[in-house]
Amino acid sequence: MKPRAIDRDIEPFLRVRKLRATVAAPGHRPELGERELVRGIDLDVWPGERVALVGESGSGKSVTARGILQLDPSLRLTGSVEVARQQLIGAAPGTVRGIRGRVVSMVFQDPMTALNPVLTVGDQVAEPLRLAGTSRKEAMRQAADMLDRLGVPNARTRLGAYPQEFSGGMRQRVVLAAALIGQPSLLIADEPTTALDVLVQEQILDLIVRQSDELRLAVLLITHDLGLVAGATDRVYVMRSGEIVEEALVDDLFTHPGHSYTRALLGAVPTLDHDPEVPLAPVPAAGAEPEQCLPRSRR
Ligand SMILES: Nc1ncnc2c1ncn2[C@@H]1O[C@H](COP(=O)(O)OP(=O)(O)OP(=O)(O)O)[C@@H](O)[C@H]1O
Repeated sequence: MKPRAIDRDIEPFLRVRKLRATVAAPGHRPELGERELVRGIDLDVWPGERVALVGESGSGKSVTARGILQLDPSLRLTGSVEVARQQLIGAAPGTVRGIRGRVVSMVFQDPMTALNPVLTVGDQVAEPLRLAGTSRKEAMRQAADMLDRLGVPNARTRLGAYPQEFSGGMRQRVVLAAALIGQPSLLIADEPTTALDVLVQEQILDLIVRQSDELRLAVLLITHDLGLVAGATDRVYVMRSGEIVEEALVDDLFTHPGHSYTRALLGAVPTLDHDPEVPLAPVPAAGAEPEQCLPRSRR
């Protein structure tokens, strides 16, 4: 695929520097010290760019995402997170609330837990607009348009339905509609397709890509599945044990992976010609093999 033109000479929209996230030791035992979940990472997303943050389960991807938007009060955050040059670490809670859902939206893995079972789909999609002062009638009109745009059939008549009346894939469309209706500049999508079956996974990922192209929406796609990354994103960060071990344009990562961990992750991605009788290469545990990242010129 031809690389998309992303202007990286301008300021990134999201600029994360030395972000560190720690939690107190379990059981209120301060003598055990803190546990470091994210260890001083740097990460940029430019306007309109689609960036993947990949790594195996437990590597710290979701903590990073929740840290960027300060969604987990148990995390102690240090470092810098700038959104459109506005510093969020140490900012007043109102500043971060003003960014969430409006400037930066987030969708999560499980669409059911993201939706409130006692509120109608229409009310939930329209909520960001209602909070911003839009009349109910206008907010509902825009909610129907957004659901329609995201491929929910008979969107107008289904505004009064409840989430449990929708299939998993349709629920994730509803969650996306609620995330996009406030016209954010950045969508953080944390494993948005993991809970869905394979066909629906593709549809949801296609939708995210299409909305990103049409609305010039930047996307930070968080996934453990490198197989999702190739056609959908421009650049990739590889995360392991709370650290970024590699960053590359997507094509370079697949053709010349620099870090032994990235190569192991790539080895674990099934290909079309993969013989199902042959087991995929396991990803080694952290510390199990020498860490090495070859200089790009030597790959
Ligand atoms: N609030 C928290 N308190 C204590 N530990 C946490 C907290 N949130 C996450 N962790 C731990 O931090 C580590 C990283 O978790 P994280 O959810 O970021 O992983 P991940 O890379 O997103 O993997 P997955 O895809 O499985 O969610 C895990 O060991 C997790 O148990």
